[in-house]
Amino acid sequence: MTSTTQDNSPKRKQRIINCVTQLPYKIQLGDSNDDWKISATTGNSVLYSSLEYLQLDSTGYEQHVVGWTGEITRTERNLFTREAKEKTQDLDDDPLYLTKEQINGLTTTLQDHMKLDREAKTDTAQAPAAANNVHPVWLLRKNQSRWRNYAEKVIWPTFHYILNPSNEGEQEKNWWYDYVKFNEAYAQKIGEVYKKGDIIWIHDYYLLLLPQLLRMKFNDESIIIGYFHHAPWPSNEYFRCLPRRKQILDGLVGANRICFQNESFSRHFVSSCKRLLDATAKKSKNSFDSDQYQVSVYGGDVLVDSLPIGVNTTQILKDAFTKDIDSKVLSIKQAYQNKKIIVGRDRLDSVRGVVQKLRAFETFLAMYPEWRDQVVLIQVSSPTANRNSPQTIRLEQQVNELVNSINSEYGNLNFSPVQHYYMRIPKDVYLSLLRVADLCLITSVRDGMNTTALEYVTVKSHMSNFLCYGNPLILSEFSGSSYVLKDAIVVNPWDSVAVAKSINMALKLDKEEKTNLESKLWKEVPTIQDWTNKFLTSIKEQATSDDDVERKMTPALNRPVLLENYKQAKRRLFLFDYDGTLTPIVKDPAAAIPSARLYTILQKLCADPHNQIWIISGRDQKFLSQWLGGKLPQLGLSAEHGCFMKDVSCEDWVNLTEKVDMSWQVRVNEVMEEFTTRTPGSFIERKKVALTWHYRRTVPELGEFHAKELKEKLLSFTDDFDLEVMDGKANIEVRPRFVNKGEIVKRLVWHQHGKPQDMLKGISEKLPKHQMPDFVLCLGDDFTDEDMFRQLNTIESCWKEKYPDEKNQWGNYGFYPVTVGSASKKTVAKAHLTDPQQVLETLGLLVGDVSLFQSAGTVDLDSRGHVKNSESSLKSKLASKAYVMKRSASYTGAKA
Ligand SMILES: O=P(O)(O)OC[C@H]1O[C@H](O[C@H]2O[C@H](CO)[C@@H](O)[C@H](O)[C@H]2O)[C@H](O)[C@@H](O)[C@@H]1O
Ligand SMILES: [Mg+2]
Repeated sequence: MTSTTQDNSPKRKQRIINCVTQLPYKIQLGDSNDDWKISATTGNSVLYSSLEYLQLDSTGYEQHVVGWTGEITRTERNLFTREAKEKTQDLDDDPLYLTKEQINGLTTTLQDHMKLDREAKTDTAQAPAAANNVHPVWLLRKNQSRWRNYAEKVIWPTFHYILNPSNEGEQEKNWWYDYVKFNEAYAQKIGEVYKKGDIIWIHDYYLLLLPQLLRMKFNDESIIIGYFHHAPWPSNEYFRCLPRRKQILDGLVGANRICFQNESFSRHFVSSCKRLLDATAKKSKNSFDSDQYQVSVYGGDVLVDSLPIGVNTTQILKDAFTKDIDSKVLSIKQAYQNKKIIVGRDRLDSVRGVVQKLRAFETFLAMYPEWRDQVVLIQVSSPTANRNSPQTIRLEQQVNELVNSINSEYGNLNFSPVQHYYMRIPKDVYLSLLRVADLCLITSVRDGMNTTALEYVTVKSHMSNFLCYGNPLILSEFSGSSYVLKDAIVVNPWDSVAVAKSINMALKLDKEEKTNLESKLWKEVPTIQDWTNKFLTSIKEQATSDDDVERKMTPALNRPVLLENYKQAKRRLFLFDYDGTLTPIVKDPAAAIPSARLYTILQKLCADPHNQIWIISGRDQKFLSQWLGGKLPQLGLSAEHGCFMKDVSCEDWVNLTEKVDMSWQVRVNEVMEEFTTRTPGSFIERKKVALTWHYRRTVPELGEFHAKELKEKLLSFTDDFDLEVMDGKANIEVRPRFVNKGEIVKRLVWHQHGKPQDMLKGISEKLPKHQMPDFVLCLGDDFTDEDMFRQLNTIESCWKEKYPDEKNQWGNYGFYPVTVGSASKKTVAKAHLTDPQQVLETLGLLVGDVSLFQSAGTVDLDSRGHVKNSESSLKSKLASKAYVMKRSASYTGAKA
């Protein structure tokens, strides 16, 4: 029915929760923690300009920014006094204890800054910016840079093809735990901000686990999560070297859309998913005409594509052509009169190619003597955060040696051909250099997107007073920008001779040739506004189109809650499917035997007298007895989807189908044999009751096609025998309808916990609640396991009516029906785990074999990054109190 009333309510803006590694501000505390200074941070300027753009009302979005505060430092330290030096030594140990009031005060100041920035950028008077739209993530533990270690020392090098021998030693394990906590802290903060319908946009490799954590946190199937990867994504040969490769991919595939700077990075990512997660991918073109993949992983879909980031061209042109910069340009020109100026600006790390640039410049001067004394290379190298690492120190030495050698070989007393500045330069100086350059030289050996290239082309597009319009750009083919700036002079930075030749050619271009080049290049520069809009529009479209196909997302299992519930429960029941749940699916059913790790975990679970563990499988008795019951008699077993049962700590099997007519087996077997002959690679598994036709080893298309046909044929007569035909994992199974895994579950839950089963007796629903399990973890991967989940859901509804006052502290009865597969898999389970590996990690967590931080789960952290209520959190609270008292005492002392 359509409504005739007009909706006059103001249209609600689409809310975006933008998650960045660090807020665009730097916080410095003075001597007292109530005295702080907030300034803009350097770096990441392109992403920050996207945040600024989204602050504008005209975009139609309401943006909320979630980000870490970055390391909070103290302002007053003067490094030159002895006293100050001593103070600096324990800077790392400075605890920076902030009270709740101080944190609130700082948050308000940060929010005011964002508002002011927005107002400064808005020409016309517009509606006020969303109140409180900056949400800092506070992580104030000692050595604040700990949160960066895993991202910067393990992920970053691997993504840039620098292989550090990663040994998973103690130190690296701690980095990983911190990395997990960093992501957890974001999930927690987003939990405070998120409203249904919000789009969550996550940026870059510090937050690779966040998408999956959010799925775990929000029981909201409509949650929309987009991820943009700003750095390069390596080929699988490099990526697979990361010991945590699987956890990383698992974390990321929680997003609806994963986007990269270019097609080669998205292709690498898809290839990693295929090889490491056994994913499949369908390739097509997206609306911007670049490759797009529908990646099916753990039975669900993720969209993967690319969209190169841009720059704020309007702002750059506005900033670069001011009177102040005119005069700066003039003075640089005067300093290098009659000389061609080549400009380079890079961070000094091993991938920006400063060494390659200097070598190429040296070769250029050697090959073209006519240019000596006619060309200067102004190279600005900004220090990285890891300035004291041995690699950076070695690099600095190498660069200094090259600069000295070029200058002594080709310079003289009045002139040095290389002017190297190892420093951060202010924006106006940077823009002056771009303007003054006759040529810009970018020789990075790997980067995601080199924004200097985009900014240079932007500046050169303007008709300046200094006749630098259209001056050329030499760009490394390994830079992400070369995928966008297709008309730049593209070079291989490792080939010094070729780069030298290109420099010579570029410097000789006449005005017309330069103008020609620039007119093409300028059009190739993406703008930040366009990039932001395209990303958000396409993720919105994706969400709406998914709505049409009825998207239902199952949240990831909240493992910390499970652990807590497990610890408190006294009557625990475990209901495990076997294939695809406790062990990965493999080609040959006979090869899917339990791993040593699984045995250890099952042994530990069985050793606890509060636990009853059942394996409820489609496998036959022989297999289950040989590989499970024979080794661990404490296990309860159910074979052939509920046809047979063997009680806990008992040897005898009971046949629940004893009285059933089995004449159907001949007929089913005949049909299956016919299909086996027609389908090379297929075979029949004949169990006591059930028959299974396997087609995993056939040509996939043929196997699938014949499976469909076989199913139809079987269905045409199985009703007469009251049989069920089931579509399993690359198999078709037939068994009597009246037995199923759900029936077994019913029998096990409605039962006095720990007492032997009378298998042939019916169940009693009259048992008092306190005799039945208070914790039920039910895991399964397949269609047949849905019967177990459905049964648990039914019992739960029944208990709600029968025992409304006997819920646990989480407001339920401790039932965990969990499917093994992706979040988007169709299921009646309440949560999901991605695969058998995650199942073992989860069970390992319960028996104390796995630390909570080995893989991400939802953990409550305090504002310092300690697990809430943990020993370290309590210690830290006490220390904080002592610190505040000490400070106020010394402050009053100083005053007196
Ligand atoms: O209920 P389950 O414990 O999950 O058993 C279901 C069926 O699993 C086995 O087949 C499946 O796993 C094989 C080994 O990984 C794989 O090769 C096959 O393609 C899968 O269908 C088993 O062979 C069947 O008897 C079970 O019914
Ligand atoms: Mg299974």
